[in-house]
Amino acid sequence: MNQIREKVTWRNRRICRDEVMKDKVSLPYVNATIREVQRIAAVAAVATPHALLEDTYIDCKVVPKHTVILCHLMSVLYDPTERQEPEKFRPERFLGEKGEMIKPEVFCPFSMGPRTCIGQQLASNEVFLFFTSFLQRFNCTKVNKDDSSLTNGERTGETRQPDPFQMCLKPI
Ligand code: HEM
Repeated sequence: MNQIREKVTWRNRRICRDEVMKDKVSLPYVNATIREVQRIAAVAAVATPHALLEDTYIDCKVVPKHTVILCHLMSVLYDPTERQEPEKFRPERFLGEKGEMIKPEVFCPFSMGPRTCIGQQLASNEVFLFFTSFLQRFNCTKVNKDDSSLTNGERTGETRQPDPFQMCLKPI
């Protein structure tokens, strides 16, 4: 197997990768699962600080020029007025009646507007490639049924990351 892998040229690798990206449109449940992970475990809880260039009205109230604005992305992603039971992991919320992908208006793990994440497309493609390659190669289970390390908690800084946890990965 390793010998076959070594024979794959860089050019062939690129072709394989293009083929895999083509599959993205025909894997709605996988895409919905990735979106739900990005929603429920958003990497950035808060967007980069931005300052107002001029006095701005929000809900009829004036917000003065130079005010620093911090958009709390998690509060949007967990907004109960936008989606039911936001604390539950439910990929189906990103699927339509026929199982097709739907993009809700309010979905902002990469923030929104003119200063939205410039790496969004790259990150989305890389996450898709990693996740699908991973699922094709490993069966992934808890180390034991009662293991609570998966729900330990998180460390929040500039970005969020989970506390260390254990998983059992068996090559397929
Ligand atoms: C899952 C991965 C990623 C997430 C969740 C993410 C999220 C974000 C968020 C929330 C912002 C703040 C936008 C705002 O202030 O309104 C941002 C900005 C930015 N991101 Fe990402 N990002 C990711 C990956 C990447 C990658 C791979 C790159 C580069 C290759 C990148 C480059 C940038 C840059 C340059 C900005 C600043 C944009 C600006 O101020 O105009 N990001 N990102």
